[in-house]
Amino acid sequence: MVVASPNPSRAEKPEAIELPVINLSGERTEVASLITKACEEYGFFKVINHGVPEETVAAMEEEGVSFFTKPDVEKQRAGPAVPYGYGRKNIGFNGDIGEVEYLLLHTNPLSISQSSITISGDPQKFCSVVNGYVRAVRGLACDLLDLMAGGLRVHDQSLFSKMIRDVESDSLFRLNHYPPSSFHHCTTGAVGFGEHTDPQILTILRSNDVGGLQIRVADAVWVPVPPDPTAFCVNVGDVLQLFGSSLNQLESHGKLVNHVQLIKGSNYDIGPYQVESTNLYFLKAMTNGRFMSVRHRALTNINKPRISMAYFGAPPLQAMVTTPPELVTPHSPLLYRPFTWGEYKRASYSLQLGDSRLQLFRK
Ligand SMILES: C=C1C[C@]23C[C@@]1(O)CC[C@H]2[C@@]12CC[C@H](O)[C@@](C)(C(=O)O1)[C@H]2[C@@H]3C(=O)O
Ligand SMILES: O=C(O)CCC(=O)C(=O)O
Ligand SMILES: [Fe+2]
Repeated sequence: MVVASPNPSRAEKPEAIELPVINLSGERTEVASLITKACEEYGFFKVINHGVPEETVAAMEEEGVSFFTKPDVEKQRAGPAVPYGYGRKNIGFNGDIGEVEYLLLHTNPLSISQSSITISGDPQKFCSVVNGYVRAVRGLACDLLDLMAGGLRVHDQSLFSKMIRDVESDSLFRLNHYPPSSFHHCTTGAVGFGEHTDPQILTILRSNDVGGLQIRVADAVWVPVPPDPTAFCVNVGDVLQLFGSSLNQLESHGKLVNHVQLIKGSNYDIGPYQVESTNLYFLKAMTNGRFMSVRHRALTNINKPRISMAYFGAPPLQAMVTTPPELVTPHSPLLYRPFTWGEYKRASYSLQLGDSRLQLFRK
């Protein structure tokens, strides 16, 4: 049994999870089925041989480091984040706080160009690096979405990717910087970015070689995802969960906890709390749910600064979001009323980071 604690310094210390690693240079049908499986079973996976040049990633990371090492007054010129721009500690508008500073940008090229003026001493360079990075990761996201549609046997295989290819796509780009810090002088980091799911379709995440990302595999069971300098981490967003949802599947969501296999190990001390007989939590694929938007969070590292870069692929604001008709059957009736991405985004911003949002749209 695991006694939960909201305090990360006292939380359980399960071993790191081995996310599925998908080699994108493999045979296409096989890759599609592996990705579909990973989305069903984990909601998170890693991709290698992804085609995004390392120089593109390195240039983006360099711009990030150079921005975050600027004096406070200069960084503040790019803020406050309402919601775009430079933010520090405050996340969203409803009181969420974390040990993080960030730049949140809309990926519209005009918006990037305007934001660059307050962010960088060389706005043209910053703008071109961000555009280059966004173009590359959007290409990757589109490819993955086409493979997923194929794996789900959706007739129009570009149904999902069309939304983020659209010039009016509401996709975002976020640079997070987690300064080193511990929680009340304990040996683990503090919460940098609190528990949440990503509201969009798909997130393409990359970090420097400092760990901190964790995914929730059961109530209050957090599993670290080790950093990987060769891979991108991909996670399913709420909208993609909805695309693949059906009644049967939804009922099994949240039951994931029943299917977490606890592999027995030695006891260890977590302060006044005790974890009995578990030191490795292994998430196994047993929700019938199709694609899962998994809760995740990021902790700070006690010694080293962590930088992460997230591309959130989203539909245009006015786009209708609904399950493709071929996934709706008498056995899997439509669960959510159709809504626009704009409505969903508004609902997200009216809530806190950790709140569930999809249920507001149940039929
Ligand atoms: C507290 C909030 C911050 C957030 C908007 C929200 O009201 C709830 C969702 C949050 C989130 C999480 C994923 C992304 O980082 C983000 C940009 C998004 O689209 O939804 C953030 C929002 C934010 O930081 O503005
Ligand atoms: O920093 C990370 O690894 C996660 C960040 C994240 O989840 C987000 O920005 O939505
Ligand atoms: Fe996230």
